[in-house]
Amino acid sequence: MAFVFGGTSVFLGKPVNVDSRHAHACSHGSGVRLGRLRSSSVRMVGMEVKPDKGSGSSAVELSKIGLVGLAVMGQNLALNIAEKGFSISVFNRSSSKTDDAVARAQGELEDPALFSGFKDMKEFVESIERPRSIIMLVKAGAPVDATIEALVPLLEEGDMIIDGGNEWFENTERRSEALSKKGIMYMGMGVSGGEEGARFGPSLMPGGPEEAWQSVAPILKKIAAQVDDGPCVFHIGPGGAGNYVKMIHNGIEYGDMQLIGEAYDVLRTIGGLTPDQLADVFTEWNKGDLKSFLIEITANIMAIKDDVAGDGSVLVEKVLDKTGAKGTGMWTMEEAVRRGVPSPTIASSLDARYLSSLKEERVAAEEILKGPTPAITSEQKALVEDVRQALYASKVCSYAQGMNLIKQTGVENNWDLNLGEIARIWKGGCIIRAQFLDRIKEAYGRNPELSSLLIDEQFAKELESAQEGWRRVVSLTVSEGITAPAFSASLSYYDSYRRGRLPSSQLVQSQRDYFGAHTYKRLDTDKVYHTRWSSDGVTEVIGS
Ligand SMILES: NC(=O)C1=CN([C@@H]2O[C@H](COP(=O)(O)OP(=O)(O)OC[C@H]3O[C@@H](n4cnc5c(N)ncnc54)[C@H](OP(=O)(O)O)[C@@H]3O)[C@@H](O)[C@H]2O)C=CC1
Ligand SMILES: O=C(CO)[C@H](O)[C@H](O)COP(=O)(O)O
Repeated sequence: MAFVFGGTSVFLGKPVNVDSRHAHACSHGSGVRLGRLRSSSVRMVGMEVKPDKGSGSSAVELSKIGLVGLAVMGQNLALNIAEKGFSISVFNRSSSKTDDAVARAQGELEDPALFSGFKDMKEFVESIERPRSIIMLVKAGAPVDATIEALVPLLEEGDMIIDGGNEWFENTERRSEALSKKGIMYMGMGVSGGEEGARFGPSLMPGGPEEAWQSVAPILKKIAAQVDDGPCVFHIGPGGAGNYVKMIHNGIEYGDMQLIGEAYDVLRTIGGLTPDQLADVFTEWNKGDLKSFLIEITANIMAIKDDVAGDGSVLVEKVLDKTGAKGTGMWTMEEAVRRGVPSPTIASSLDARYLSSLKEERVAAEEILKGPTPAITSEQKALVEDVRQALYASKVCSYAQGMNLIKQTGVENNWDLNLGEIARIWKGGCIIRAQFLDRIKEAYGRNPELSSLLIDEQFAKELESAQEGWRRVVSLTVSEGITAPAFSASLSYYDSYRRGRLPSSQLVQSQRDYFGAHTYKRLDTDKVYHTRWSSDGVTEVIGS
């Protein structure tokens, strides 16, 4: 059963053949609706389509692309695609979401005929131009496997599936390998920007075969957010590279959110700023180096009143202090641990979410564990500037960690990643979009092999000038007993990285050799040693 949306566009069963992927690509590029034959009959939303006996013409119009999964992301991305002039067929496991999507298309699109909803997967698949490109936006994991399982028997060689969800990159690689044996191409494409980004222009991080990218690039470039230096999309790399970069984007997102949360806590608890003052501070910060989507929405959040209690207080003060997490932050840390890439800002942001979830324990512990009661400062203005510096410097550390993790994995997996270009496509559309990303792009432009953003000449200067305020904020939070784990983890990261010699590491390596004969090297030679620390203290050369 096919349901179509308004106007003159109908789907009447058998698809018109558009045989080569080349033709497909060209049609994407021009936005011309190749293979769509117009019916003369007008159809109503949700009306069952029957063969058009009267017109005499083969009234078949095929969609440029298909999309499965019409929850928040899928529905909005599908509308975005149609709005950019590409005809789209959509399908969802539960048909009510298809109805919702079709209704929205009717209300929101200038040409609703470009949007066709289906309640039967076979008809959905048959409504798409060959070779078919189908985007999936369903829950990651088993639902993706289930969707692929349902789609594959209906697909043909040369067709392509693009998973737009937040998927574990190795799942994408596994699926890609399995599907390539059937001649079906598979891409894992990170999509960021939430509901609004999907609808009006997300940042897109597609990974997979070059040929697959080429065939959908014209559509993706049109639907992505547009910034001063182009659309927020490029081919990230092969295999699961797109999912990987999206996962790190989310790890960085965790860091940004936690750092802003800590700035809020310090300014509120030690600075004594009112919500109105906080809104002004975040608004002001959004005009400078910190200009970003997350700072902007924070300023807005400060201004929203609690309309449930209706007592004039701000809503954020009433929100339960438990932060959820869907998994990408955890995956980022699993990867950081697996690859041995220090990422303490992101780790502390994840820990902060886990600690927040221990609400009942924290409330009980508050009665038992004593510490300082924070005093409100009389130096409010100076504190605001110090916190701004702490936030900026910590943010640089957080991005350095995320970019290093991407770099390391790219090298280990031979992905040949372009870090500057990755920073560029995060400038618009996504949750971490920020002016600051231009600086990261420039840093990698100056040196694509940069071992850390921290030592880029521009960032090094900025960190130097921010560090006094940064240190004051961390000291203050320690002495006042309020928590700023991401500020302080970032500062330790900075201080460890800038110390050519770490005495604690000298001792820990000595301890390892003491109890486990794990050997050590010396500062003054390149040989490998073991010392009988517990007996006669005699040292042997083990190797070189
Ligand atoms: N929400 C956001 O802001 C963002 C989400 N993402 C990612 O995009 C993807 C989609 O996210 P979102 O739109 O929030 O939707 P959800 O992650 O909530 O997923 C809902 C969709 O998955 C389908 N689904 C669930 N289980 C199954 C199953 N077993 N078989 C087939 N389909 C199933 C649902 O179908 P049904 O309606 O029938 O239940 C529905 O279409 C996810 O991977 C998410 O992580 C990425 C960026 C931002
Ligand atoms: O991908 C996203 C934004 O980029 C999603 O909103 C994701 O759900 C955010 O992660 P979490 O739910 O763990 O905070």
